Amino acid sequence: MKRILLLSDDIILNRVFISAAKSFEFQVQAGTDFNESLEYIKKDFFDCIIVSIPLITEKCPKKIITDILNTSPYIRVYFLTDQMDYSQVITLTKAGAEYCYTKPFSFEEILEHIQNATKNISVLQLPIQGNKTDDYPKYLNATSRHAKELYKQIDTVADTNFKVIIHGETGTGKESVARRLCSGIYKNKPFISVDCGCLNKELAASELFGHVKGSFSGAYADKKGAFEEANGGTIFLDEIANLDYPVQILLLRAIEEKKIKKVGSVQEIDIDVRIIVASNEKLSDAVAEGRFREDLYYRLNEFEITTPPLRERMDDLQDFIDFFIGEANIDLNKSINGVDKDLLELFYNYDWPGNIRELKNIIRRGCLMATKMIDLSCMADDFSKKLSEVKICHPVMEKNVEIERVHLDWKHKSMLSEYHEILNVLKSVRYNKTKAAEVLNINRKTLYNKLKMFSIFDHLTIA
Ligand SMILES: Nc1ncnc2c1ncn2[C@@H]1O[C@H](COP(=O)(O)OP(=O)(O)OP(=O)(O)O)[C@@H](O)[C@H]1O
Repeated sequence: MKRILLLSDDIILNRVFISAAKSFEFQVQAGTDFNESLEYIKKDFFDCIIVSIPLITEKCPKKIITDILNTSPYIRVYFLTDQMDYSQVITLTKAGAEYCYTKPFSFEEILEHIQNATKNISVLQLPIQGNKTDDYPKYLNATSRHAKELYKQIDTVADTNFKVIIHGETGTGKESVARRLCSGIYKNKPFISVDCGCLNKELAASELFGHVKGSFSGAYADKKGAFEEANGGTIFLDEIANLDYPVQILLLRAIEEKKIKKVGSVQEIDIDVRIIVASNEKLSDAVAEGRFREDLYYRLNEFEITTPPLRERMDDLQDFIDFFIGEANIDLNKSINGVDKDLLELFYNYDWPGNIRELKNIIRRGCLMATKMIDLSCMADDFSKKLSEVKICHPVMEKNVEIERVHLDWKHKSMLSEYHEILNVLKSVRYNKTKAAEVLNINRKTLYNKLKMFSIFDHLTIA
């Protein structure tokens, strides 16, 4: 059950909120004193904190966020307020607030919104110093537009026996996608992963289809191949373009006839295996260059999924960082809090050619070297050198925000959502306005009008 800390001195509001939260399966603790609430979040896990602004009039909301995040770096901070102008919203969002709800509130809508935002891995659940090892999820459910599109495709085909080609750069999570495809009817069935890039040319057929004793020198006993091992479940053929032509023919036959023969045997074995393949390069290119059989390609291509490179889904960067820190904290029995702002800025501007794998390795090493926060000194020399060449075009924090005050009430909440959406898309495309307009499916002029209306670029030094 997710946990919310509600910080408000309005007892009626607290009561109504707590009662509304029950039907959303949230556990709510209410606090009326700011300092006391900091103690709560220091000692206990909360998924998010909701701060009612009138409560703490003497404190500036930005300072509230800083105090909260310094105490519990991964908590999600929400605000309830009578009214707020865009400059405040921008300042608070940039300072780390998830969202600002303005009066009049609908608690149901707020709770639904928070439920959606926290249904994926909550950073607050990231274990520190080795607790909850078994509960820690294997994969992050990311939330960017690209990630959602990816999960939609996975869901479409997961519960079918369609053959799937997964295409994407190295380290973008192709194997993770293949494993996710094995939910539904394939859950609890065998999942056999074969890296065709590492298959010894001579032994590839034996690895895939097995062999009988004496079929070649070194075949001292009968051996089951990957297809037989995977029978009833899924075989995942990674880097399939590396398979030799003769083995491609055997694979084609296995797919067409649903039968295999072990090397050195004439006996046919029935197989019922769902096939998922992955490739760093477009298989159609390998076909065009004559390295991959066209007939095999068409047999395999019942559904195609592309895993996006990390640089195109920078919205997910922070969540991946938190996720990998949580993972490393368990493995290394440490309590690393996060990545410091200067390094984070470099991370946001780096291209990540090795994608999620590269990030994971960098964070893991960072956690090993760091005492509290990961900073530049925790990076290996070769990676620091790469970072030194990074051109900063995406500042992580804004400077001073001076924007015309606009009164916001509840009917403006859709504008707030729009503001957040535009900002997220801009981040994911590294502030390239042409790309942002494409992703948002609006023309450049409309985007410019919206940027102007929300004063988005006034506080960012973007080329
Ligand atoms: N959603 C995710 N959550 C957590 N870790 C992930 C996620 N996606 C990928 N990873 C991690 O990133 C690393 C690379 O993922 P994976 O091996 O699936 O990529 P790949 O595209 O198959 O790589 P390659 O092309 O080199 O075979 C793995 O350590 C994996 O655990």
